[in-house]
Amino acid sequence: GKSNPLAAERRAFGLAASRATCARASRRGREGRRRPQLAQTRRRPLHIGCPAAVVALAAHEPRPGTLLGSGSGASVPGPQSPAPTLLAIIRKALSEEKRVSTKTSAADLVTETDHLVEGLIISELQKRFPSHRFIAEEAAAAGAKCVLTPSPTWIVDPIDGTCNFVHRFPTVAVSIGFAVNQELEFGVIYHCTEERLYTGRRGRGAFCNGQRLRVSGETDISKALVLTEIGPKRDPATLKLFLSNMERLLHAKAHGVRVIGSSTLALCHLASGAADAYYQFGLHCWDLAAATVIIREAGGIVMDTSGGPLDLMSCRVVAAGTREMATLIAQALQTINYGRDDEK
Ligand SMILES: O=P(O)(O)OC[C@@]1(O)O[C@H](CO)[C@@H](O)[C@@H]1O
Ligand SMILES: [Mg+2]
Repeated sequence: GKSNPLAAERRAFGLAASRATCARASRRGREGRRRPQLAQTRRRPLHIGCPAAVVALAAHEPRPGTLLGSGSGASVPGPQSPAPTLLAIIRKALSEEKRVSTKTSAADLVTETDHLVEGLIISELQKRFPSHRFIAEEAAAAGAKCVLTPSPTWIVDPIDGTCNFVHRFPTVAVSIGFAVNQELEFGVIYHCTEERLYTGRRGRGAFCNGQRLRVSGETDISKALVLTEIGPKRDPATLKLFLSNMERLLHAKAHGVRVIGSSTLALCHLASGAADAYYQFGLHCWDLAAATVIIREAGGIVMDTSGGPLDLMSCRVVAAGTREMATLIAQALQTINYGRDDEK
């Protein structure tokens, strides 16, 4: 039959089928033809529970592009009015003055909105999945341990790109990953200003607003667009290593090295083939969890900077569209030690 990308995405996330899909499915059933994939998906018990894309971003409007709710301003919540959506909260705050605090360094910023959004996401998820665990950026900053156990665990970055958010630079995302048995099962990343919803579910593909994502097939650094982030440490020794890593890639004649201020959105660009590689020292499990599933499902590679398998807690990563590219980038890099998320 004809492939419908939106329907494929809905299947991947176990979302309710559209009316048209249901009607087609029941027609096929009645006519004794091939059972639609959707029906098989429904019968199989989902040990991971309800699909992330629906609940994850706080159960507002589960439609790509409006998952966090639509509209530009948050309504003032009153007894009759619905709670403002996360998107409305973020977009409203984006245009306002913010009270900014710092965390591990003067460049590691947090605002009230980071805390508010994280709290809303966790409370929505907790209502539905009381036994699940959470690893979340602002809880970790407040001292919560980041330990990934075999239990179902949501890994949340309420605002990725807080520095952008503070400056009104429109590259800001919400990122939510989900792991069971220490294996990443799915991830959603929402580009708040462009209303792009990136989703990935293990074994079922990666999508952006219904369009299937595919990484680039580039294997040659001298033809690559490479993305990275600076990391929060700014002491002279760290900066020297950071700049020298960038210099090494430029010496290898990479077309360009970009820093956009949001590792999750940079990784989504990689997943969509708009960049060929990504590397970073100093990112965290909440930057990587959702994006890793999305990249892998788009056909890409996510690995440790040593060239070995990814360690979600190691605060370092190389990702690329091809293994050749990832290996070349890993070989070019000098390590910057940021410690581990699970040892802080
Ligand atoms: O604090 P935030 O906004 O969630 O993270 C912002 C960010 O640029 O800083 C991290 C460390 O460099 C990056 O991985 C991440 O994308
Ligand atoms: Mg954040």
